[in-house]
Amino acid sequence: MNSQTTSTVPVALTIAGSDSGGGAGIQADLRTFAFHCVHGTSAITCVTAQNTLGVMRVDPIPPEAVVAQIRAVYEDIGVQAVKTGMLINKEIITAVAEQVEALQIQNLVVDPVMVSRTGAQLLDNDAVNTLRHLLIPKAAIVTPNRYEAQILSSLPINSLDDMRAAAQMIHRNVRAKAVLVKGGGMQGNLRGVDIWFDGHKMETLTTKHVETKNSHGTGCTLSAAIAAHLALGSDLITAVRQAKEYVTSALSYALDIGKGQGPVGHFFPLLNK
Ligand SMILES: Nc1ncnc2c1ncn2[C@@H]1O[C@H](COP(=O)(O)OP(=O)(O)OP(=O)(O)O)[C@@H](O)[C@H]1O
Ligand SMILES: Cc1ncc(COP(=O)(O)O)c(N)n1
Repeated sequence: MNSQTTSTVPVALTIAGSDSGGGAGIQADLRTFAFHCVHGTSAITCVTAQNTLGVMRVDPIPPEAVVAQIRAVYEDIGVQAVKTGMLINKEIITAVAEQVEALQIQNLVVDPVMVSRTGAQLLDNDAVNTLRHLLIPKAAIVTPNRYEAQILSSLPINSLDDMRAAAQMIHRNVRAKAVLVKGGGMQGNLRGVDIWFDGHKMETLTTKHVETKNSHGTGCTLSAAIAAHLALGSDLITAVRQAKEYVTSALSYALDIGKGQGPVGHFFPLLNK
């Protein structure tokens, strides 16, 4: 068989934690990149022992090792878009922010991961301000869930209007260029509704609500899909819309594996055949 090589494939980088259960983190990100025909590269920030029931252990990677992974990818392969996920501590956030500056990373999607769906702390308490001051202002977009948006805006969120106020606050006070406040942690039908604000336009992005307990990894999948679409050339709001459609499909084909909250599924094209 003749081999076919391609030198023009878009490349995305995920800077995130490893999830041994394969539902979130690096594993979800690389699957999402692959689904979009984007070559996925990675810089692992920590190793979690994790499954559908919870997070049993977290081992951070030394910041120098995170930097070495980023530089190895950049200096040889080149990258069109980057996403960050679980960054765990202020030393790693500082090191990543320095690389964003040094490498002039533009298409940066920051998912400000703080707590897992199962309630485990994924970011040190003293690291929130580092994330707020050093990394979020450098991002093209930040994608907080309800809990993270409350922390970043210091506002309670119980309604759509609260989500809008938080998005405005995060834009103004945290100097995020664009904000997507995600509704997965809200009640009822609001779980499929996200708020977009870029300082000019406030938009309510709605997809159908999917009823499932298996939603582990939705946030990781969404931010990875935004990065994938940016790498493919979409503008930011289009990338967000496309990514949201992808997450809705992934939720519709979520995997009922393990004894707890299973992961969103990425096999829908195969299952549809
Ligand atoms: N039940 C649902 N039906 C439809 N869309 C949903 C549902 N739950 C979450 N979403 C969508 O999934 C995306 C991720 O939102 P969510 O608020 O769950 O993020 P997250 O808490 O960071 O996710 P996770 O921590 O599980 O990775 C958003 O676009 C949100 O609207
Ligand atoms: C390595 C890693 N990154 C991110 C999450 C958040 O995802 P979720 O809120 O679905 O648990 C996680 N649990 N583990």
